[in-house]
Amino acid sequence: MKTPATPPNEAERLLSLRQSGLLEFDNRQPYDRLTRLAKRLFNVSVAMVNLIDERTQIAKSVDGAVPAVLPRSVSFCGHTILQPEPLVVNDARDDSRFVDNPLVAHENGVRFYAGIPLRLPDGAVVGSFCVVDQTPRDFSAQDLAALSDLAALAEDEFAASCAATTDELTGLINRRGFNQFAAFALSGARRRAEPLTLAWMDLDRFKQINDRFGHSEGDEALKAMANLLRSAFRETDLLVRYGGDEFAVLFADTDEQGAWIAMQYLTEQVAKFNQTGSHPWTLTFSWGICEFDHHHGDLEQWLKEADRKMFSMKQKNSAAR
Ligand SMILES: Nc1nc2c(ncn2[C@@H]2O[C@H](COP(=O)(O)OP(=O)(O)OP(=O)(O)O)[C@@H](O)[C@H]2O)c(=O)[nH]1
Repeated sequence: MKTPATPPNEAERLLSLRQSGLLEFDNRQPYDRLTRLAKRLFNVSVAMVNLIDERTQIAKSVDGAVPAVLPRSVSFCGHTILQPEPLVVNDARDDSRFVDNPLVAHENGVRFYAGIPLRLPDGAVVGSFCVVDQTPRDFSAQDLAALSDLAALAEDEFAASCAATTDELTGLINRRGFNQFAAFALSGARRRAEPLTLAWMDLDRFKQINDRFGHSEGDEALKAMANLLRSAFRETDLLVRYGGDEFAVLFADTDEQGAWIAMQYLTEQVAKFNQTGSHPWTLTFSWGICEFDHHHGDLEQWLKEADRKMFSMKQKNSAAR
């Protein structure tokens, strides 16, 4: 078996993929439409939109019975991202790269594969749109053109996702929006000589909510947290879902003491929610706050310091359990 080579621009490719937010943002719906369509159109057993991370192939959408995550070393899409043109394998048993691949080398293994490399707007090839079947087959030029059309629609979704500054699930500002706004807020606060304080929050044991009650209950928990932030803070405070179960608040014209009081209020509101809520789960979170140092601070250091304080609370909380 030939494991996929590493593209020469791998470091930049991975950076683009991580910055795109595609690995985190859980907006599967538009991709699900495309894979559903591809599966029917080509009458194949599997259609996927995949992202290729450092070591894994991660399905953004999959229609068919295959794992959502695979090692990159055995993935076909790992090969597709190495070339500008589509990769078509009519019968994997006749292809020396794949004949002894564990996905192929069994009775019901992969026989047919066609994949189109998918690019971000900056040109980085981050994944592929592919169709797979357990029987060998021909794939005509028309088929390839139709698959390329679907891949182009997936790329349009990538581009829309890359430009978005709002988190689709919660409606809060997302990481990109925060990064854009924070620099602007800092220069304004510095000019007006106002304090600006950042609170960093991370839900505790959130994975257990997903594991015990399912992903959609996990989504409900994230939305509930976003609503609690909305009701606890002022309209001038910037509310952010930074990614996964991480949230942040940028308190305008507020020093560390003011932010601490605001966070105590949030903690009380979350405790009330847990007592009165009709959900099978409860929300708990760790947090850290840090006031920006207008004289010596920089944005990156500021985020790190708030994150460090949050982490220290998390360690204390988990030691206390
Ligand atoms: N339901 C849902 N889950 C998500 C979403 N984004 C990320 N996750 C999941 O959030 C989980 C975060 O897990 P961890 O970072 O281990 O967090 P945790 O379980 O809170 O662990 P601690 O922070 O150490 O207490 C992962 O299982 C992700 O799959 C989302 O949009 N919806």
